Amino acid sequence: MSLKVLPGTPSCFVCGDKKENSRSLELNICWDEDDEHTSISFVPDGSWCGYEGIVHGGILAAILDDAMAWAIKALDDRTYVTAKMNVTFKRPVQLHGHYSASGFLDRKEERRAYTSALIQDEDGNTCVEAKAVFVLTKAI
Ligand SMILES: CCCCCCCCCC(=O)SCCNC(=O)CCNC(=O)[C@H](O)C(C)(C)COP(=O)(O)OP(=O)(O)OC[C@H]1O[C@@H](n2cnc3c(N)ncnc32)[C@H](O)[C@@H]1OP(=O)(O)O
Repeated sequence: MSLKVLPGTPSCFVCGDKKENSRSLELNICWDEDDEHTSISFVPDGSWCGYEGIVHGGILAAILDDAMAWAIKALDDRTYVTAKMNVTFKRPVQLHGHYSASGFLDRKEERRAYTSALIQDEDGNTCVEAKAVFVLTKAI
């Protein structure tokens, strides 16, 4: 497995830099060059929770959104935005656990990029799954 750390976007809530965005989670986005998917490792702290001890679903959706956006970006440098996203929460993601998110570009049709992503715990159990459609912007 050959993992490359992608540069991140300084202003991003997920992959940014606290100097540019004080609320950024500052997660590293890695790219698996052999299997062509993103990989984001994280250990949630208390500021990520909704119910006590359980990570907020909106935070998990943001991580999955980034995992998929970067899976597109690694293969196509143009700008795609999330147009539709479906998230299934299968198991709670726990405070202080060790998790990994993976994002995949499944296919492209015209301006649309179809993607998928998941979050797994350290035993390989799938906690969250997502599917999304990104659309190539006309110009931003
Ligand atoms: C990677 C580096 C940075 C990473 C950090 C950021 C990652 C985070 C990513 C995001 O969260 S982006 C922010 C959230 N998303 C947005 O703000 C998007 C808001 N929506 C829009 O800007 C427009 O609605 C959109 C660009 C998606 C579509 O408007 P357009 O007028 O450009 O497209 P149009 O309506 O002409 O449709 C273009 C194609 O997209 C398809 N499409 C549009 N909306 C869709 C939709 N909701 N679901 C499925 N397909 C859709 C549409 O059918 C069509 O398909 P075809 O080209 O095959 O004809």
